[in-house]
Amino acid sequence: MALVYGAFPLPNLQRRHRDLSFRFFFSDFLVQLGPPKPSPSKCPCRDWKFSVRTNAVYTEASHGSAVAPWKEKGNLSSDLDDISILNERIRKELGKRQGLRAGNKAVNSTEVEKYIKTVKQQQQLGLQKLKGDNKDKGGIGYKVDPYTLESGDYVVHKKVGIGRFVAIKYDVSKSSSDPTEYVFIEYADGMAKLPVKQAARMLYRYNLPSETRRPRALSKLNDTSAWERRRVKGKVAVQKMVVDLMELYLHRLKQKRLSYRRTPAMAEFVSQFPYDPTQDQKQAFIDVEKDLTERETPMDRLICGDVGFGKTEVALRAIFIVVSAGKQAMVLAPTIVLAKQHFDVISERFCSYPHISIGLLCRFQKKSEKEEHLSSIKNGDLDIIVGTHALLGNRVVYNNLGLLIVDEEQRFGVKQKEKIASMKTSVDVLTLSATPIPRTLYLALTGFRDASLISTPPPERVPIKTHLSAYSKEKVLSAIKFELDRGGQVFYVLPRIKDLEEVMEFLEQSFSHVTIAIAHGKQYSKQLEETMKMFSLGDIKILICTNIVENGLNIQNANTIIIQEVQQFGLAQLYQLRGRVGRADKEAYAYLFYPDKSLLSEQALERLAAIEEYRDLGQGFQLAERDMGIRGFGSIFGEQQSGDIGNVGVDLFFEMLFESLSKVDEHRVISVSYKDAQFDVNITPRLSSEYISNINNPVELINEAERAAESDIWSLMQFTEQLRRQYGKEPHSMEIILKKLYVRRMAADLGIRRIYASGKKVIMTTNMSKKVFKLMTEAMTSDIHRNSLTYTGAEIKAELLLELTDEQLLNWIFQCLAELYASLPALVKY
Ligand SMILES: Nc1ncnc2c1ncn2[C@@H]1O[C@H](COP(=O)(O)OP(=O)(O)OP(=O)(O)O)[C@@H](O)[C@H]1O
Repeated sequence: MALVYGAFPLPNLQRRHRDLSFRFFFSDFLVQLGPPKPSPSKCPCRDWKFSVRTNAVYTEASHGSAVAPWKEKGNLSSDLDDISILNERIRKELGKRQGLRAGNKAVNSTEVEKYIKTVKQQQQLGLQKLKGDNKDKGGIGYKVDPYTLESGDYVVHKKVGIGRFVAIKYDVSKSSSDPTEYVFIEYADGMAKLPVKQAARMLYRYNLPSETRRPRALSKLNDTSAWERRRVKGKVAVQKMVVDLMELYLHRLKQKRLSYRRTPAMAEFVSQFPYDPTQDQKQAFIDVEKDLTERETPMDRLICGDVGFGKTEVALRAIFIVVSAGKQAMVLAPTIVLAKQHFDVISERFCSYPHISIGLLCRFQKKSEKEEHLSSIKNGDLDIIVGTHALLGNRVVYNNLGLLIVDEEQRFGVKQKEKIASMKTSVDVLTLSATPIPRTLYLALTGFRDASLISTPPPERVPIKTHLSAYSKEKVLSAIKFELDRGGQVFYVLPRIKDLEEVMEFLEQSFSHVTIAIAHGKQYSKQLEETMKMFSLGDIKILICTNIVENGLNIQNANTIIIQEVQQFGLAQLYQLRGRVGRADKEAYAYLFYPDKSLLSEQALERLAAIEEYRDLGQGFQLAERDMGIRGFGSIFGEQQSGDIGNVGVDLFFEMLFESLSKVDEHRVISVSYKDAQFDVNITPRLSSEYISNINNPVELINEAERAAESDIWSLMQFTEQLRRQYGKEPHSMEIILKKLYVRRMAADLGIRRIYASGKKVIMTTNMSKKVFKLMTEAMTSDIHRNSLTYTGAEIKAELLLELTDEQLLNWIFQCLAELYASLPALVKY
């Protein structure tokens, strides 16, 4: 059965106005070529249609409910139910933010004010620096220079949407006889031309230069509504991410622990570092030390630095501070090989502190060995524990864990990341990432997440000499010979395990007196560990391997890397792989071989050429600015938002992100308490005797519902679901009671103090700002509700066509608030 409501908005003036400006835009900037397509039929009654909902959410099967026996008049069929639809959405939105849910209630608004202020101040500094950096470019611009576009590139015009760049050509405009340069863009329903100057201001790239992602569809020149929806969706998604980040931060600020003491022993530990730290390293040391010794909230800092730029020492110093205070530190690495390497590095760095005990725990240890380690961890005999995700298992019980170091967090699985996130509230966490974050992004994010950037290499580093060419046996042999002759070692990397043996045979023929070994992830860990150990000791000279060596491996004497079938690797991967060499002051070489030029697309070749071009140290970051921006962004935001990026294209997405970051204080909702939210619609249904006789204690049940509503929306949702599980779908009267509670709860959360009707008007008194109202209404999916709402400063008014009955009114308000509520995750709340 479909639900039909009698709420009709007034003819849509706002919408028409938008259409006018759209035409103006076209006559001004864009000229449509070819025969104009008829615009989609715009029946004036299009927006007047009845609200017919078909998306059933609540079903017996999905919720395991009992069959409802109630047969009250007007009882809804259980598969079309407003409350279920809303509940489902709440579960989806809030379910993944468990920590926040619990913490949200207690957020103190003065604390939030203070935080937002600090964020703004820090961010201003960041943005100032950014402007300084971009003096020549005139600020942070994400728009594309039309002359750099190539035919077929997807571009995004903020107002029209996604099109395909065709060419830049001279053409004569209507107003002048002089030919002007135009950018020609193909859209789904025609070709548009845009003066080059305009294009430079209006066009964005859809993809990164090395990407070939295809948009779902090209936009239409004649109907921008689909694009408009995508853009708003993108904007809201970006807002949500920023707010999530902020809320996580706030949540963390509420956790407390005693700060660590500064001790003279630290100076001694520092003095044992054999190098002069770089400026960035120094800053990272200061940042971490401050987090641990001056703050009372657990540290959650990201150390972000290019491969081999010296992040490990930052972690080691943090470990020293924590362990000296009698707490345990855990170092989590993504692979056994890396865990072993960390274990070796730590053991060496702490060798003059014999009282500090270090242990390595990994899946493949002998049972007895493992048990011994587990009990040492539990009784506190081990101070530093290094390992892979095995350390996150339930069997590992810590005695007094104080610090968690996570190396390359993005390489862990979802479950492990969740576990890491849950630990962040109780222990200090330092995350190391070799995925560079573009400086622009980093600066704009200053204040939202604690991060230290190591963007300068240690001083003696020399650029890795990178050669890209078609595979040649002679080149391979001479490169290896050169390296071996100078006493060095070689990495030989291939994408597939099955090809390793063949290379082994070939190399054994030419270097019969040299120890060569194979390493890949499918080997027994003991064997792998042994091989890696021998390679790091210099006993193995050539290591033929898969990209198992991609991250973090630090073997200073290995200074030649050969990568075969280079086209099979991603640019970021190649970049990491190449970073395995050149980690000391010796000149290092990277040979990148593709099979045959004719087998590669032009784009693939170009992509590879980029890595050859950016071979100088520090230039890695330039490469990263664009190509790894998204990955770096992932390490800040937790996960890659590729769907949202796909909606609007990468550059517009980033622009939206910067905008949202710099305006975060404008998008906040000041909720009112549930008790202060008034809902003046006179509807008080009586529960049927049938229902009453079935439930144990009706008065208590209603009280419980009230308490749940007063608590928060999550509790209310859980209450309803439990009620339905127990007694089946409630009768109509109970549904009305529940809806009233939902309305009041949602109103309170949205900062609406009072809702009442006056004739055909619904009035909501609110302290919401205009910006917030705009964002909320833009994101609404129902035109009916959106178009009927206006904002007058202290009130949101809805103009209905008919005067509704109280029950219709309740339903209308419920749906309208539920729609407004959908944008709540995109707003800062307190
Ligand atoms: N300031 C410095 N001067 C010279 N060498 C340094 C300096 N800092 C660190 N190193 C050395 O550089 C090498 C690489 O450092 P480290 O392993 O810390 O890099 P990383 O940033 O962790 O790299 P990856 O991401 O690849 O793990 C190590 O051998 C380290 O001892």
